[in-house]
Amino acid sequence: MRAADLAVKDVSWAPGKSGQPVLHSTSFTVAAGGVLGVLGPNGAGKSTLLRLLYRFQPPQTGSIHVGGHNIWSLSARAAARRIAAVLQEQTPSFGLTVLEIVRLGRTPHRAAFSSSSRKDEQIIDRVLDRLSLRPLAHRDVGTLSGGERQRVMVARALAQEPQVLVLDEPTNHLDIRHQLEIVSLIRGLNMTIVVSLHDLNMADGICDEVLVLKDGYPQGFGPPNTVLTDYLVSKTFRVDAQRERLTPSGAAHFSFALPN
Ligand SMILES: Nc1ncnc2c1ncn2[C@@H]1O[C@H](COP(=O)(O)OP(=O)(O)OP(=O)(O)O)[C@@H](O)[C@H]1O
Repeated sequence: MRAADLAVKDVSWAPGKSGQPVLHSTSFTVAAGGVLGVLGPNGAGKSTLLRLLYRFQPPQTGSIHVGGHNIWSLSARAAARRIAAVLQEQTPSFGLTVLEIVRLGRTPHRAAFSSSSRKDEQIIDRVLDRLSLRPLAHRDVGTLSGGERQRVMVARALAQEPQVLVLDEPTNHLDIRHQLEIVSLIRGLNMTIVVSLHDLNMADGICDEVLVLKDGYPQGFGPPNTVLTDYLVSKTFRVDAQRERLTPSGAAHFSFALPN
């Protein structure tokens, strides 16, 4: 499936009917194939927003459309063909091999009780190669390192061939080389991506747009070089932040200090 646009309008969420909202009314759009970074301090509401996007829980207010379809008007199976997620600290099913976990990504595309088709196996092969997982294909996931497991969960989501891919801190656990590989993968996918990140330099490098949250309230939305000002970053993260441009790459580099 090709990438689709994502339209999020006035979504909010609170635990329980009478609970205080942990995400207040938030709206944004991501063009098909665009990369949106969701940024903010611990407890800002990033994972809460992402849970709404991958249809884990419905918003208390507002709506989410993928390619013009309200995600709650689709069946769970149809939604899973459009949206995949890679979550923080996701526990894969121990006892299954890497190949079996990645194969699970094809489930929403198969008729009930049917086995893998030739096309499914070709897609799985490509994904294993792309994530350098071929040598681990027959290992029990329970025996993998944290970083290897993280790559398996990315592979399973890619095998799902979604239009929108939601990633919650995907570079956790990864060494520098594998972080760079995931970043380059994210940039090269023909999918609409929503990714929560703690590394502002990485966000500046890979995101077309960023959404900054604090205490459940949106603080800014737009291209990183206009949103991530020293003032906004300092206020949001309660630090003294300063952004420089590295030469010759022009990449952003933030430095931080505790305020006096
Ligand atoms: N089911 C829930 N019940 C009660 N509070 C919740 C629930 N889910 C989230 N919260 C609260 O909502 C706030 C936002 O949590 P969330 O996990 O979305 O933050 P986050 O920005 O992803 O944080 P982090 O960077 O630490 O992962 C937190 O205070 C959290 O305790």
